[in-house]
Amino acid sequence: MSIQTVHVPLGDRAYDVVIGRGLLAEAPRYLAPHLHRDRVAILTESRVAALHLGAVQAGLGDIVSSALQLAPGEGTKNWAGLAQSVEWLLDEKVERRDLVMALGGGVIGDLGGFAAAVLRRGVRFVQVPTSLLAQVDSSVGGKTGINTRHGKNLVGAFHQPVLVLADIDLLDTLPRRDFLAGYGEVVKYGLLGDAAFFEWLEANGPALAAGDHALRQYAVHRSVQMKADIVVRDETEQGDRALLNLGHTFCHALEAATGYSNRLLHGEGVAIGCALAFELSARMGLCPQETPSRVRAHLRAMGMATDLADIGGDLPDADALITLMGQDKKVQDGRLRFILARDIGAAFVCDDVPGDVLRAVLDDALAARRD
Ligand SMILES: NC(=O)c1ccc[n+]([C@@H]2O[C@H](COP(=O)([O-])OP(=O)(O)OC[C@H]3O[C@@H](n4cnc5c(N)ncnc54)[C@H](O)[C@@H]3O)[C@@H](O)[C@H]2O)c1
Ligand SMILES: O=C(O)C(=O)C[C@@H](O)[C@H](O)[C@H](O)COP(=O)(O)O
Ligand SMILES: [Zn+2]
Repeated sequence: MSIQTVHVPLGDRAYDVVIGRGLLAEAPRYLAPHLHRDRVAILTESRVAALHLGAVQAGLGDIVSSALQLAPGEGTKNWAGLAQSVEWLLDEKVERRDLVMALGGGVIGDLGGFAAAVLRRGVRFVQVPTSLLAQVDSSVGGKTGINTRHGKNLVGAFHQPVLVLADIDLLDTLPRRDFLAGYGEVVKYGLLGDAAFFEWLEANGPALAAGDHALRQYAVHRSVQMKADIVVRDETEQGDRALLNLGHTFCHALEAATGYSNRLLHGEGVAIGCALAFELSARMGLCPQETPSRVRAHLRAMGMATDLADIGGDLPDADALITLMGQDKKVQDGRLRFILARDIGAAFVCDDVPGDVLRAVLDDALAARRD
C-alpha cells in the first residue's frame, strides 16, 4: 500500500498526517519545509528509544538532533515529567523557530506537545507516533496535556502539530497488550460514527492484530480521517468533538481509580468505557437491547478487556467512581455529560443521564467482579 496523506485544514494551523511504511528513512524530506535551521530536539522515552531512536536519528541525516529519554508509561505524564521536559528543552537552547519532535506513544505525544506549547510561549512540534493508539488518535487534533492528582488531562493546551509522521512499520515492535489497547480507540471510531467501519473491524480485526500491514494502514487511515473531520468542525470541543470522548467519562474515572498504573492502560479503559456507554444507552432505552452484547462480543473476540471484572485489584464503589467523574471536562453547570449511542455508529452527547440508572449500571458491573 502506498503512502497516504490526510490533510487537516485548520487555516494557519493546517498540517498533514502522513501514513505509510518506511517513512522515517525519508524524514528529512517531510521535515524540510518546517525547519529554519537543521536541528531537532527529540522528546522520547527509554522503551521506544531502545528500539527506534538510533534509526530515527540516522534517518535524519544532516539534521542535528539531541534527545531526552523520559521514563516510559502514564506515570510520566505529570507535572514532574513536564518540568523535566521543559527544563531540558531550555538546556538545549531550543529557540522559538526550532522544531520539537515527540517520538513515542500517546504519553510522549501529549506531554511533549504540551511542553512545546508552553516553551517560550509556543514552539512548533512534530508528532512521530510509535503506538497504534498514538497513530490513530493522540497524534492528531492538538489536545496536549498532563494528569494531576485531581484527574486525567486536567492541565493542558490545544496546540496542533505542524506535521504527523505515522510510520506503520513502528507498530511491529509494539507489545500485544499495547496494540490491543490502541485498538480500543480504533473500535471507538466505528462505534461513534461509522457502522460500516465497525463491521469491517469485526471481519478484519484479528488479521490486523496479527500483523497485516495493509489492514493496519487502512485502519489508521480511516481513524485519522474520521478524527480530522471532527476536529476541523470543532477544534476546541465546543460541541461535536466531544463525540471522540465516547467511553472516556468511565475510562478516566477508572484510570484515576487505578492510579494511572499498569493495572489499566488508557485504551483498555476506553474499550471498557465504550461497553459501559452502550450498556447505559440500552438501559435508558436509547439503543437496541442487543447492541451492547455485539460491542462486547467483538472486543472479546479480539482478546480485550470489556468489563470492570477484567480489572485486577480493588476498585472504589459506584458513588466514588461517580465522584471521580465530577472532574470530567465535559461537565457543565455541575452536571455530568456522557457520549451515548442510538446504535453502533450513531453516538450523541447526552446531558440528562438519570443518576439512578448510571449508579445501577456501575453497581451491576462492580457486582459482576464479585461473582
Ligand atoms: N491527545 C489525544 O487526543 C489523546 C488521544 C488518545 C489518548 N491520549 C493519551 O495517550 C496516552 C496513551 O497512549 P499510548 O497507549 O500510546 O501509551 P504509551 O505512550 O504509554 O505507550 C504504550 C506503551 O507502548 C510502548 N511503545 C510505544 N511505541 C512502541 C513501539 N513502537 N514499540 C514498542 N513499544 C512501544 C511504550 O513504551 C509504552 O510502554 C494516554 O495518556 C491518553 O490519555 C491522548
Ligand atoms: O481528541 C479528542 O477530542 C478526544 O477526546 C480523544 C480521546 O481519545 C483522548 O483520550 C483525549 O485525550 C481525551 O480528551 P479529554 O478532553 O477528555 O481529556
Ligand atoms: Zn482516548
